Amino acid sequence: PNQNEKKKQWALTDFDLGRPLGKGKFGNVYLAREKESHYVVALKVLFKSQILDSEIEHQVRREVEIQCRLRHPNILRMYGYFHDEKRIYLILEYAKHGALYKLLKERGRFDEKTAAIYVRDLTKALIYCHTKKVIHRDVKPENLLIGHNFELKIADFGWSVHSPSSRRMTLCGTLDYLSPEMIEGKPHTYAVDIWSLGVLCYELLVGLPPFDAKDSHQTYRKIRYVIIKYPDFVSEKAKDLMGKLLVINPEQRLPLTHVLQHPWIIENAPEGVHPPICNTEQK
Ligand SMILES: CC(=O)NC[C@@H]1CCN(c2c(Cl)cnc3[nH]c(-c4cn(C)nc4C)nc23)C1
Repeated sequence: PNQNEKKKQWALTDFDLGRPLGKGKFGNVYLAREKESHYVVALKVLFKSQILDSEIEHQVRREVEIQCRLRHPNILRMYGYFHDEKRIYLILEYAKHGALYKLLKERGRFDEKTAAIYVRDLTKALIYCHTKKVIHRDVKPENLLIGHNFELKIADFGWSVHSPSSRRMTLCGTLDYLSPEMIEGKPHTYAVDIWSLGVLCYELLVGLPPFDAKDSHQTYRKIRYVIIKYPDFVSEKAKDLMGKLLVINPEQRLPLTHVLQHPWIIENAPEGVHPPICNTEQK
């Protein structure tokens, strides 16, 4: 949609609704098509009752204001929003190949070139977020979607905040991606996204998160003391990069701009190389 779309007051009658794409705690995401342009979008429907009950209204408001402002090829666009008496509707970009975690589950793990391309693109998206003073805070495969050219798109800014923030959020979902300072409720900065980038890199290469454990106390302990085992198929250069991201002290983590210059990225994800159209396309 072009620039003046956002001034337009959208309504549900502007869309033909398609199949549900995913079901969330606060509502569902539907495939939808704008009637006039036939533009396909993802329509995220949130119930006001659920939002008011769980006092996450500020989180939803923040997700909207942040994601509407961000324009980057590796960040899922939010084109606008509207509401009726019961629901809030977020008009989001439709990512043709769905959530990265499904691709990862199907493949088990990615080869070094594919993993490095996703890490490179995620790094670029995070650099862009940080220049806009936004910390994502919830970088994990479930929140990463795959576009029609198999490019990565960060979605779900529900947890993002303006930096620096020490707001205590009820931590729901997996601990695997949380940084030591976030677990300890210490004030956290952009560096939490650098930590999660290291966790994601490991999970793309190995198929499991680095601090995976049978219970949350074990995960907590592994995160705090950075207890990681690298399978022997992980290359030295990949281990070197992860070793520079998964550092307890946030100030000592490799800055995102240096990630793009790291030998593992330079060798496996040179500029201009994009994810191979993987075989699911040819099926
Ligand atoms: C846990 C989970 O499914 N998270 C994904 C959210 C639900 C759908 N959302 C989508 C959003 Cl917000 C945007 N685009 C999507 N595309 C898909 C999708 C495409 N395929 C082939 N399968 C799916 C699924 N889903 C979305 C985000």
